Amino acid sequence: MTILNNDFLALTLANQDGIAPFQFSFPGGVGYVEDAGILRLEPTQSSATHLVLSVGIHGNETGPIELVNQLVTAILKGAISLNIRLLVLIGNPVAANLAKRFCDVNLNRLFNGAWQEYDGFEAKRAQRLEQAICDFYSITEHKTDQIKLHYDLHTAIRGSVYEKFAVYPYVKNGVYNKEQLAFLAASGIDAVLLSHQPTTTFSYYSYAVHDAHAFTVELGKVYRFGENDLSRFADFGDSLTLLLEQGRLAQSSLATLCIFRVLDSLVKDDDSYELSIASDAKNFTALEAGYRIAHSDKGDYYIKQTGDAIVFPNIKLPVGQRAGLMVRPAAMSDLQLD
Ligand SMILES: O=C(O)CCC(=O)N[C@@H](CCC(=O)O)C(=O)O
Ligand SMILES: [Zn+2]
Repeated sequence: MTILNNDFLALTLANQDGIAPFQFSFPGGVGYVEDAGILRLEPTQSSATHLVLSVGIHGNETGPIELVNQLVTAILKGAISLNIRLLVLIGNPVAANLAKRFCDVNLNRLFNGAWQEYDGFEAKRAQRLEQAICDFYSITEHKTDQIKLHYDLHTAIRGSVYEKFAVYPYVKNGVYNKEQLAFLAASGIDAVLLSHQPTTTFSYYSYAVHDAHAFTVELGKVYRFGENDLSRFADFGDSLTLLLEQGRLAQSSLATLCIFRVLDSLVKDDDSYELSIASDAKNFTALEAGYRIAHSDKGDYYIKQTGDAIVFPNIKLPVGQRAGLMVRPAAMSDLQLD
C-alpha cells in the first residue's frame, strides 16, 4: 500500500477514526502509517536526531497542518531527502473535519496522563499520541548523544503583536537551551514565553517525560483549510527543511527574540468569569498597572505592573480551565542559557 498522491493529510481526514497500519518505501527510506494521523518516516541511514512534528492538536488550526503536509509530500516524492528520523502527528482529525478546535475536551490539556480523568474522543487520542511518542523515542534508550526534538505547531485564535511566538515549557532548573532559542530566531519566531509551571500540554509532556527539546509554536492566526497564506511560514518551513535534510538546526542571533516570562495563569473560576479585553485586542497588548483584567463572583485579577500583557485570553471554556496567561517582558541577558 502507499499514500495516494503522497497526501498524508487527505489519507488522515478520510480515515479519521483509525486506519490499519501499513508500511511503504519512499526515496531514501521506509514509512509506517501507524494509525490515523500518525506517520513515522525512517531514513535509510541511521540518525541520532529524532524529530516529532505535531500539528492540528486543535482541529481548526489548519495552517501548520498544510505546512507539514507539504513537507511530507516533498519527502515522499524525493524532493526533500530525509536524513533524520521523523514522526508526524496530525493531532485531532475528527475536529479538523468539523473545522472545530476540539470535539469533547481541549486535547492540549490532556497530556501527561491527564487524559485518565476524562472520557470522549480526545481522551483516547491523547493516550494514543503519548504512546506514539513513547514508541518513537524508545529507540534512544541506552544510547548517548541522541537529540530528541518536538515542535508542536499551532495558530492562535486572535492576532498577536508578535505574529509568531513559541511557548517554552516550564524547565525545572530555569536553564534555557541557547541552540533551540537560536533555532526559533532563525525560523521567523518573534517572541518566546517562558512558562512558570508544569502543565498538561503536549510540549510539556515531551519535555517532562522524554527530556526532549519541546515547544509549542504559534505560527500566526487561525484560518480555514485553503485560506492560509503559507508564505507567512516560509522561514519556519525553510528551517525544518534544513533540519530534515541535513540534521542541522538553523541558527540566528538571539537579539531578534523578545522574551516574556509567564507571571500567572488566569483560571476561569466561576460561570460569572469575565475578561476586560476587547474581542479584537491582540495577544501581547500591554496593559496599565491596576487595570482589572479579570472579574468573577469569586474574585478579581488586577494588572501588577504597567507593560504586563495577556496572551491567549479566552473565556469560552469550562470552569477550572486556563483563561489566559499574564506575561511580563524580560531581557535575554537575564536568562540562564546552556
Ligand atoms: O489563541 C489561543 O487562545 C489558543 C492558541 C493555542 O492553542 N495555544 C496553545 C498553547 C499551549 C501552551 O501553552 O504551550 C493552547 O492553548 O493549547
Ligand atoms: Zn492550538
